[in-house]
Amino acid sequence: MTNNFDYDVLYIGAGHGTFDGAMPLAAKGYKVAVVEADKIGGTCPNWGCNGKIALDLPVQLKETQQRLKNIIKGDLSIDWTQNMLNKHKVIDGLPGAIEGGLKAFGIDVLHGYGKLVDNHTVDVDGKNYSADKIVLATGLRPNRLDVPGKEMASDSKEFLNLEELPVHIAIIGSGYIAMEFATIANAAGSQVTVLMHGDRALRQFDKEYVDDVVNDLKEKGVKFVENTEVKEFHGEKCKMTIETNNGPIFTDFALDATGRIPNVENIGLDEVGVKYDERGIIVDDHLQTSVEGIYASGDVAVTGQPKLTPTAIFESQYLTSLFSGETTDPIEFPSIPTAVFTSPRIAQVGVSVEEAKKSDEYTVEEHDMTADWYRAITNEHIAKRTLVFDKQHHLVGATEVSPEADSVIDSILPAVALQLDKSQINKIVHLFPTIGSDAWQQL
Ligand SMILES: Cc1cc2nc3c(=O)[nH]c(=O)nc-3n(C[C@H](O)[C@H](O)[C@H](O)COP(=O)(O)OP(=O)(O)OC[C@H]3O[C@@H](n4cnc5c(N)ncnc54)[C@H](O)[C@@H]3O)c2cc1C
Ligand SMILES: NC(=O)c1ccc[n+]([C@@H]2O[C@H](COP(=O)([O-])OP(=O)(O)OC[C@H]3O[C@@H](n4cnc5c(N)ncnc54)[C@H](O)[C@@H]3O)[C@@H](O)[C@H]2O)c1
Repeated sequence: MTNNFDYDVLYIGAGHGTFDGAMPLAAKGYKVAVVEADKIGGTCPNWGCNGKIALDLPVQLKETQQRLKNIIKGDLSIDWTQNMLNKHKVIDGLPGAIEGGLKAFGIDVLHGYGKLVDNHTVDVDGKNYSADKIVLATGLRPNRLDVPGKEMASDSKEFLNLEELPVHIAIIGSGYIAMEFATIANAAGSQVTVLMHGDRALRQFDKEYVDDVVNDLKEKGVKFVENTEVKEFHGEKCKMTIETNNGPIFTDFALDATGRIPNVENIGLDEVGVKYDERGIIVDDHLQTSVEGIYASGDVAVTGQPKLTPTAIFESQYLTSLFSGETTDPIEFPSIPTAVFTSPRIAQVGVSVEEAKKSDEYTVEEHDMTADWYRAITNEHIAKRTLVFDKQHHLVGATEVSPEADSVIDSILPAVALQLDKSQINKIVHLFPTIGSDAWQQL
């Protein structure tokens, strides 16, 4: 701890790239401040993961009912207004709760816009604060297509706050947000058209698994238009035409889901000499930027890791260990798991199926899970798992497509993360009957 500065550590941004590390750091006695220009908690609780998964639960229930409709009779429908109200009930209190948590640890929460002045000073709306170390955790924002009428398109934040469900929704892009929101809107009763830039959705995932999800959405009525270039939006925001190379698309709501870009502008990077590029802020293997004492964490940091909440949490907690002297080691990332919360879901960790099949370093086991008795209960017709082992038969990768893929991959994570051998795996006994116990038995 130092007495020369207002704070030992000052964070710009109050998302997971900050708060999961700032609280334990303050608990160790460090003087900490967090600057936030918008809602405390950042994207994930306010405009991302939490709201999305709240809206998705009724979708999953409807899906399960459809598979068991001879047992659970009747036609279920999703009341969009009530679903949205429930989402608000779940997430609206989160910024206050997180701010309360930060303050309970003695952290100063500075509401305002942070900008670097020098390597120890941050300007917050005209007032300077000094700190021994500064962490830039400013996150990403939605990319917006640069075509005429682009202001008529909406972003993921607007979709997650839609008070009424549009009759028709056009979604531009076929990545995480496009596929998850297509699933939610389709289940709630909207006609959905996905305008794909190329001919492949969810490029980060194995094609065979993605095809299962795309074909399932097609069967449910979602239209996919491949190789589409958007040229212009015209008309009105709630009744527009999207001009494309594949002809006009008439829609009530256009969602621009063409990726997210880093918040690197107007935060003093050039003035102070912090290097960045179109991916974000460049950091070394200790998450330090090109300027000593200034670090970056979460989505805005270029680490080669997927830009996800678990990555942001891991990075902010690593910085806590580094700043408190618990470690001087470079950051060593575990395998970061990821899931696309479609219906069925795709979840993956470690070495992908495509990568494994190209190399003789690995053995690949493919399992058809539809035959499993536990899946028969809910009549799952899409359920496949691939396990990738190294030469010593350690599990190094796993991918599943099924309604419960997220839970399955989560339950076998310790085997990948800790490189457990068979004797160690056998020491862990799961609850029975659960989806995790069956997955563990296969290792
Ligand atoms: C729709 C959607 C769904 C998602 N779903 C998932 C999911 O299911 N699972 C998952 O793992 N990940 C998901 N993500 C990604 C996840 O939300 C991010 O990886 C995570 O929020 C990154 O945290 P962060 O702290 O790095 O950035 P953010 O949470 O974006 O926080 C950055 C904060 O910095 C603030 N800020 C920026 N500039 C300044 C400034 N100059 N001064 C003060 N404050 C500033 C911003 O207002 C923001 O609050 C989703 C993202 C979206 C958009
Ligand atoms: N379940 C999750 O963990 C989850 C969910 C949502 C978002 N996220 C995070 O947020 C990030 C952003 O999500 P996203 O879906 O916006 O990005 P993405 O990178 O997953 O997908 C972007 C899509 O836009 C398309 N695209 C790019 N340029 C285009 C153009 N000019 N015209 C048409 N299409 C174009 C791409 O082909 C791709 O399909 C993700 O990469 C992920 O890090 C995670």
